[in-house]
Amino acid sequence: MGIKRVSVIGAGQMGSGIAQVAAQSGFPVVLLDTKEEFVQKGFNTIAKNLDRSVSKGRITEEEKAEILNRITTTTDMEDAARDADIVIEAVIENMGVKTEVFRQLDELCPGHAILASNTSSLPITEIAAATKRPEQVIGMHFMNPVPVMKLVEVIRGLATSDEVFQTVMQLAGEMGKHPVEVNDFPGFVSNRVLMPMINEAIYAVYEGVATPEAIDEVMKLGMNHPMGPLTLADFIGLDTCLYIMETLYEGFGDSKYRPCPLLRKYVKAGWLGRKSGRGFYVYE
Ligand SMILES: CC(=O)CC(=O)SCCNC(=O)CCNC(=O)[C@H](O)C(C)(C)COP(=O)(O)OP(=O)(O)OC[C@H]1O[C@@H](n2cnc3c(N)ncnc32)[C@H](O)[C@@H]1OP(=O)(O)O
Ligand SMILES: NC(=O)C1=CN([C@@H]2O[C@H](COP(=O)(O)OP(=O)(O)OC[C@H]3O[C@@H](n4cnc5c(N)ncnc54)[C@H](OP(=O)(O)O)[C@@H]3O)[C@@H](O)[C@H]2O)C=CC1
Repeated sequence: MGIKRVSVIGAGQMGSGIAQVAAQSGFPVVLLDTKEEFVQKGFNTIAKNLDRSVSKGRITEEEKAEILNRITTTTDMEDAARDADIVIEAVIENMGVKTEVFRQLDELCPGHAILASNTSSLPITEIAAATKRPEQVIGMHFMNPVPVMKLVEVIRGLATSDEVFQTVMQLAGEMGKHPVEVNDFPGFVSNRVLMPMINEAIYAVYEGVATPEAIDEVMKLGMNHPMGPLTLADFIGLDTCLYIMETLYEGFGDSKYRPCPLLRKYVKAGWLGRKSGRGFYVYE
């Protein structure tokens, strides 16, 4: 089955990035969030990214307008569901919220539509069980920032059909990404490896081993990471980092994945990183 129309649920940093890349790849896109102001914020981020591409001479003003014209914004789930061949969900990393979105999509989407989740750690099989079409549910895990990063982890749930898997692998390629198949285990591969490193860096702050600046410098200059782990944690969102650590901790039942108490404290304080203006660093 070929994909012609894409819908994206959640217009935060990931949803807006996914919508941008899909529209740049020629797909008509419907982008949904719960409130008009959130969906506008996502749309404005896309417009700003495209402005940068125009100023760098990568696309023309006309091409920018065409890409933006392919994106329809809405707060009504029926608009997002009605004509979709695939819906890519990118709401917060919370099983209850995600399963409710999937339950609604299952009711409203055409029978052939694929329901994909951009979850960074939650079991696809459990998300799929909230629907009556588990064979058409799959994980499509993009990396942040979506317009830049090449990887998409593609995760089959227990019931995902081969046809749906092949369609999503092909779609990732059409969106200019490099898909890699991984199995449905907590955190998949990316966050099973990345997030314990970030959590450990937070422990190093918590235990006074070094300042956030020093820890980031060690990992940037010593290991050639493009961003230090605390800058990266702020960039990902500390709430998302905590949700992922909790999923690893609960999913494996292994104390080595316990979230650092300092991470919990920051999230409780509303210090969510770049998106809230403060995390390990302060942003304008
Ligand atoms: C949590 C999960 O579930 C999984 C995840 O996503 S984990 C996070 C994975 N991502 C990472 O690890 C990112 C690590 N950081 C990096 O790779 C780099 O710092 C970076 C690509 C983000 C920025 O690179 P940089 O060289 O420091 O900055 P800069 O020169 O300004 O940007 C490089 C390019 O990225 C673009 N870019 C940077 N940030 C961007 C953003 N937020 N949105 C869109 N484009 C962006 C820039 O426009 C620039 O584009 P061109 O090459 O076309 O000019
Ligand atoms: N941040 C990252 O680096 C990465 C994140 N991910 C995953 O992507 C998903 C989204 O993360 P991210 O974009 O960073 O998070 P954000 O907080 O930036 O965005 C989430 C968006 O979803 C909206 N939302 C919440 N509930 C609903 C709902 N029921 N229906 C529609 N929209 C809703 C939120 O609106 P409101 O403000 O109203 O809550 C918000 O705009 C998560 O599953 C995360 O794990 C995957 C890869 C990388």
